[in-house]
Amino acid sequence: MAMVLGAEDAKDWIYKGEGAANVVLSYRGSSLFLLGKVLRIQKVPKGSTHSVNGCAVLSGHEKLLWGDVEELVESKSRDIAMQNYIKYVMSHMLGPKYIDDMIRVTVCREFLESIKKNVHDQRPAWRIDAAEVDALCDSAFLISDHSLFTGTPRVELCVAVEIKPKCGFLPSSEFITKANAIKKSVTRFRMHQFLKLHQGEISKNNFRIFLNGSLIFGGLGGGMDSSAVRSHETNTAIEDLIKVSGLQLPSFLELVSETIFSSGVLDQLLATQKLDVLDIEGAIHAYYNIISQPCMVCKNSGDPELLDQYSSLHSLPLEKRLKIVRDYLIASTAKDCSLMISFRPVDSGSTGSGYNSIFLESSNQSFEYKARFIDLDMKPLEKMVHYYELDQKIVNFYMKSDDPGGTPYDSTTRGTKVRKIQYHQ
Ligand SMILES: O=P(O)(O)O[C@@H]1[C@@H](OP(=O)(O)O)[C@H](OP(=O)(O)O)[C@H](O)[C@H](OP(=O)(O)O)[C@H]1OP(=O)(O)O
Ligand SMILES: Nc1ncnc2c1ncn2[C@@H]1O[C@H](COP(=O)(O)OP(=O)(O)OP(=O)(O)O)[C@@H](O)[C@H]1O
Ligand SMILES: [Zn+2]
Repeated sequence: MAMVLGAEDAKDWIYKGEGAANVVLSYRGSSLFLLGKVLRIQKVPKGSTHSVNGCAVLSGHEKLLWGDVEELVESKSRDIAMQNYIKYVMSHMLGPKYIDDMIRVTVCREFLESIKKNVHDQRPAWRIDAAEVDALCDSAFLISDHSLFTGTPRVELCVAVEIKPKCGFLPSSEFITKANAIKKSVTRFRMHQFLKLHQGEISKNNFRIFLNGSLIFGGLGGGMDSSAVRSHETNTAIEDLIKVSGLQLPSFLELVSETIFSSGVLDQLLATQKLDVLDIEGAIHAYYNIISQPCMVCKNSGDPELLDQYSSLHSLPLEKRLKIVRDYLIASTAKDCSLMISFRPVDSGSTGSGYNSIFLESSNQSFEYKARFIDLDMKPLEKMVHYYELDQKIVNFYMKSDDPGGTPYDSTTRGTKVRKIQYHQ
């Protein structure tokens, strides 16, 4: 890890966006190596000493869980483990061509303190309230900026989209209780939106558009918040897109959906999400065995029929129980990652650049495209109880809600809000 970012480097990095766990910055300095890259810095929840994604190293139970992946359990710190998780687990599941390497760089405390100060005004208030740049971290990750095609802003036209597809299938596990049967016919995304709305979190827009690396549609911090491109500005942004690319909005959406279908990029994502075979209502039992604690779900269940069913999970051999939880966590990563696709126009018939291309009949234009997954972080094992409790909360709240279009399951309401872009099932 040769590169070190010090206080004097902070001015070259500007806020690009953030999620729950990381702040992302793009480079505006003069280093040719750094141009076209983003820096992903971990955050720490307000009032906590642990990063959003868990403590500094893998816990003993996590080492047991991931024991088959040597590179992962031997990682000296959690951020190295994150890197190895992407390389040795997620890349294998989703296909290496859709995942770029991350470069770990050393960051000085002064660098992080300056970044923290510099980005403050651009961050959405609700993100500031939740977590801040972790100035005690000693490393961060450099990643290719996927909102650009080749990494050289403003040299060529590039339109990019970011989509957070969320879960693309309906669960059918036998461990879903009768009381929660609604999960088999209404998507998790739809039900969760009801709860979020009730909790004062406005409906999230999981779709962003970038023009030459700059956000022109969608929220910076992960939702349509105060930092989002506001609706009256949206028209101007879309007009800009049309002006420079020659693409009308319907053609643009067609370009995105055609690319997704013809590339098959979401097929592997869906298959990875479907590793969650038992649903959290099954996987939670295996979790309690792994942490060698009495199962709280069984303890709170007075139903002999259910207890009998759950006992089949508790009596599985350790290897099988480990696999259930491992698969559940891998699927959770796949349900939470985002896909970025960048496009650049090319002359019809031009090939040889090594990129795939797509011809859009409606506008008679050809484009090269590049599709990459981002945010493939490992989910902490200790989050299993949270997953179980959140699941119950979402279903309970949804059952009390009045959803005019909730049932029967409607294929136009799945996962992502861009209705044209859907999984094959
Ligand atoms: O639980 P969900 O489905 O709401 O997903 C969380 C995301 O919410 P979303 O619904 O996509 O807006 C959430 O995203 P936002 O904060 O809403 O942008 C995080 O991605 C969170 O993961 P982590 O805590 O960073 O590891 C996500 O948590 P995980 O469930 O993936 O661990
Ligand atoms: N390689 C990249 N190229 C361009 N933009 C990126 C890249 N990585 C992240 N971003 C931008 O930064 C935002 C936040 O990044 P990321 O999703 O990795 O954060 P996170 O905190 O891990 O998210 P989550 O809330 O899902 O946990 C993304 O939504 C995207 O807009
Ligand atoms: Zn149990």
